[in-house]
Amino acid sequence: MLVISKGDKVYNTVYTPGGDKSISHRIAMLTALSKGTIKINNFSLAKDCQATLRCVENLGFKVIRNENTVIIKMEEKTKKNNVVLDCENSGTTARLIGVVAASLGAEATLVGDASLSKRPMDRIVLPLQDLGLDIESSDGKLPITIKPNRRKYTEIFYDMPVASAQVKTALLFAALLGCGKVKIKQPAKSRDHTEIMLKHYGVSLINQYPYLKIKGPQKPIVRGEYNVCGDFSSAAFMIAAALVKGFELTVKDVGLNPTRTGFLQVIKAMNAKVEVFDTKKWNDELVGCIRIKPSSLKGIEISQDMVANLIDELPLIAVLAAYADGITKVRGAEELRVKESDRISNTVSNLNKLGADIKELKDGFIVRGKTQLNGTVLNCQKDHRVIMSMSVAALGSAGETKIEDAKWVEISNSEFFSELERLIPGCIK
Ligand SMILES: O=C(O)C1=C[C@@H](OP(=O)(O)O)[C@@H](O)[C@H](O)C1
Ligand SMILES: C=C(OP(=O)(O)O)C(=O)O
Repeated sequence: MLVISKGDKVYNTVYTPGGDKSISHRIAMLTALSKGTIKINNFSLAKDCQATLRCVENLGFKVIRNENTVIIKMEEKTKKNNVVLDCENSGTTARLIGVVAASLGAEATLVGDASLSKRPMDRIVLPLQDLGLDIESSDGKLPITIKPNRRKYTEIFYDMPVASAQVKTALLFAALLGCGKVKIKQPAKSRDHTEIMLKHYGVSLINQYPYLKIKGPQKPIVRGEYNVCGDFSSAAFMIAAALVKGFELTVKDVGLNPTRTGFLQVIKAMNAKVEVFDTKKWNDELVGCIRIKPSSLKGIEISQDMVANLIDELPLIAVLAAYADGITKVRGAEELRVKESDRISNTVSNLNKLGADIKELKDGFIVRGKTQLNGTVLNCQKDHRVIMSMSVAALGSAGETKIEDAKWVEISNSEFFSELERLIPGCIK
């Protein structure tokens, strides 16, 4: 149990987030898929990414860790039979590692924790079967089994039913192994770290939104060093904390890939004073600094076309909406129901407990802002994003908020509470 309150009025003003989670997963898996060797700087310490590293290790790669520096190289012999890959709580690991196992000719079983075992896996299993991989799921969920005996690879055209970067990545990775063409139609733009990374390592693909075309087989040449930029999603929680508490914050060396920064567009539309500066590229990913100034927020409407670029920040938008003037409405976000928890009902019920005026919609929520929030005891169903969102809500609430399952923030940011306490001394007990 962790106790959060408003804290003192002395603020620190600079935050440098840890390595990006999505990029850390991808560079580790692409290295394994291409049987390359890499030194990764600023690899994410998130538990999800550590789960990916353990899976890569279980497939027979040597992984040398020194804090957030990681070296991955292929062993003489990769493991091939009865490999169990524990994806723990990580959807990204579960949806991508099967293709890595297949690329190594391994026979593998993918398992996960209670939350991951409830999440939909047919979204990757079905198109990967169409591409010729021998992959089966148990009723559309984990466990997933991969067998080395591939059917003949074929060409596919996949009209994606959901705007998922995980599904897109699994298909792009699988295409590299095959001899057919993969053409994907995306219903909305989702994060494009995979496309950027593949091009960075010499893979040719055609990206003409909504279409994405790639021809296999192709072998990315992964070698040298890779610098992972700061995690924008982790930064978003600190930005929201600064907006709730009304202090100036500078975020340094954070990923600014436009397919990730929908949250910035939304808070700007909510009236937040946002400045982006010192932009540069790291391994072809846009990186820079963000300055946030104290601002009076107002409510806005968020429609389906904006959802994919701020999917992990939507519970946090609900919190900011509770501190904004007027009404905020989010629609077209039913994907939130199949994350680590049902993030719509989890966010709505916890914010209601704090005294916010928020109603659940089938595909989102509606918030009437500026009600008085009062600290209470919360349980966030072990969902890191909801725990961090409620912690931000607690920073403006009267009294103390107790979060029973606070330790689950480790899934994406093990330093979340120590960094929050550093920025707002006295806010954590
Ligand atoms: O590809 C990725 O790294 C991710 C994609 C998103 O999931 P979906 O692909 O299911 O939308 C996101 O919610 C998740 O946190 C990370
Ligand atoms: C949904 C998330 O991750 P994943 O799908 O990888 O579990 C997240 O980090 O919010």
